[in-house]
Amino acid sequence: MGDVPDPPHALLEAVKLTKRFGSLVANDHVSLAIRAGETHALLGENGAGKSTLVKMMCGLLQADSGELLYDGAPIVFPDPASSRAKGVGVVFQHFALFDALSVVENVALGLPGHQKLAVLAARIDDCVRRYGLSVEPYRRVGELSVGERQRVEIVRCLLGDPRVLILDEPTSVLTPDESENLFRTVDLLTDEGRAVLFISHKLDEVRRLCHRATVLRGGKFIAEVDPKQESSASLARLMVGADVPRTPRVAAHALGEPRLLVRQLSVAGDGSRGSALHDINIEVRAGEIVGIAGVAGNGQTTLFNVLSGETRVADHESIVIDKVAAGGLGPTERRALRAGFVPEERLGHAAAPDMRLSDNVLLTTHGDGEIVRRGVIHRSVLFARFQKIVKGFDVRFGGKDPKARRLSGGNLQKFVIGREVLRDPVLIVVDQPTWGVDASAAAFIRTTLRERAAQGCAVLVVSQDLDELLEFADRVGVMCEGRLTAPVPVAETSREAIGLAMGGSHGAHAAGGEGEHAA
Ligand SMILES: Nc1ncnc2c1ncn2[C@@H]1O[C@H](COP(=O)(O)OP(=O)(O)OP(=O)(O)O)[C@@H](O)[C@H]1O
Repeated sequence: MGDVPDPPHALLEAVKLTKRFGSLVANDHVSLAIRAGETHALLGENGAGKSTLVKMMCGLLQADSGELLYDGAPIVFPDPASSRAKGVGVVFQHFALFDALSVVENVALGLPGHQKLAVLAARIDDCVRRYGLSVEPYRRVGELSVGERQRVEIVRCLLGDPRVLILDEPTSVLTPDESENLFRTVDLLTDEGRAVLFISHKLDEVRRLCHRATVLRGGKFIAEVDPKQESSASLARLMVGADVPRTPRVAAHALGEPRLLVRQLSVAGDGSRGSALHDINIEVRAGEIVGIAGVAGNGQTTLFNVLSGETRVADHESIVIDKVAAGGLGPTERRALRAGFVPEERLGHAAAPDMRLSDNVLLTTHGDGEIVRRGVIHRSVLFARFQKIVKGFDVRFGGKDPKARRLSGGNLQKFVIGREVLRDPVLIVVDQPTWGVDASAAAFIRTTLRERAAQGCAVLVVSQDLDELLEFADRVGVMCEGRLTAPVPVAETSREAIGLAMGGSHGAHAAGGEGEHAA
């Protein structure tokens, strides 16, 4: 036995933690040890209890029973500040940054005492260089993409010199290149003897990056395994308790009329999160899924806002929804044309955090003439629709009708997609459809969108996940610096060609619009 090395010592350990929300047991005697110099994955389906465990480990939630050990000794974190002071840093899925402030001002707000901004900016530059992150201290956070915001959160954490860093689904918003950079940063951190807890639904990257993995299912500890000794399928089986379905192919079908036409659309950047758009041309026909790939921050958010009507355009004719010029219409008027929109940020944009789920149904359905008639909300119809979404899209939560913020990230995503799909739209525009959802839910969402297309809906999907687009889109275009390459059939392109176009090389994907492509 002498030649078996002792495992590195645990910096932070959860011992039989239990947390109940009403009758729901979100964590049931869950144990997990995060060890020095290791990257430890936390795996589980949506709603398995991962975030709840993390929140207890950093003092955001208090356990009903069980204990935390820090360096082997019992410890209580009454709040996140106390865990931070001990060197436990967390980067959550939902960022806590102020759009109107610069990066350095945001970082200053999170640090104790008063820091001179110039000194802090120099510290940020140091940290960025040391860990290979790219963050500019004086940029306004409102102008940053989701990937860039995440790096700001990571830098903010690292400035606190954490011994334990918890990353909650860090790569779901990153491009392959950005993920690679993050993995390098994580390796540097563990080489320094720090411990990283890594929550992810992407099993391939878990197998590459992580030394151990703890699997939760239904709030219970299922196993601790060495992910390098497992396959993605065996990990998924541990998480789900059964084999995970793949997105089935839907039989080929004829395409119908264009449901969305975007013609020579140019928009000036709005100075906040939006970059400018230059001469965008898109056609999505009934029965078709068109994907838009691209590194976040290249105009996708502006494009989504312009398509959904949150930003109107002067040229009414530049956006046509189901044969109606819609450029000057607002979101409700566009929804009246039976268009559905799912923005990237589910909490705060797609759903109001402090409203009950059933009331969140109203946000996008009030103009449909079914739930609200002559200014009166028909609660029974509303509740029936709410239950149909919950049942049809397997949205899991505790209680009868909780506030949106009580849902796990993936379950809220399923809810938001279900809300739009069940409006029976002729056009759906979805930004990051499977962000944060587990493998089976992702397969379900893609299959649902495919089925809608087969039934005559036009689907436009903006996604940073190339594999996703190659798996289920019919054609793919690439956004780079506010320009969109002409979407080409997926069979005629490759991961490499799309990757090059994402980086601004238009060799494989001819720059220009649908007009040129069609001609
Ligand atoms: N504050 C709360 N009140 C009531 N129920 C809650 C609360 N927080 C979480 N839950 C419920 O606890 C369960 C576990 O949620 P948790 O967020 O820990 O899951 P998760 O594994 O992180 O999921 P995901 O992968 O979707 O983020 C879910 O059913 C969720 O609805």
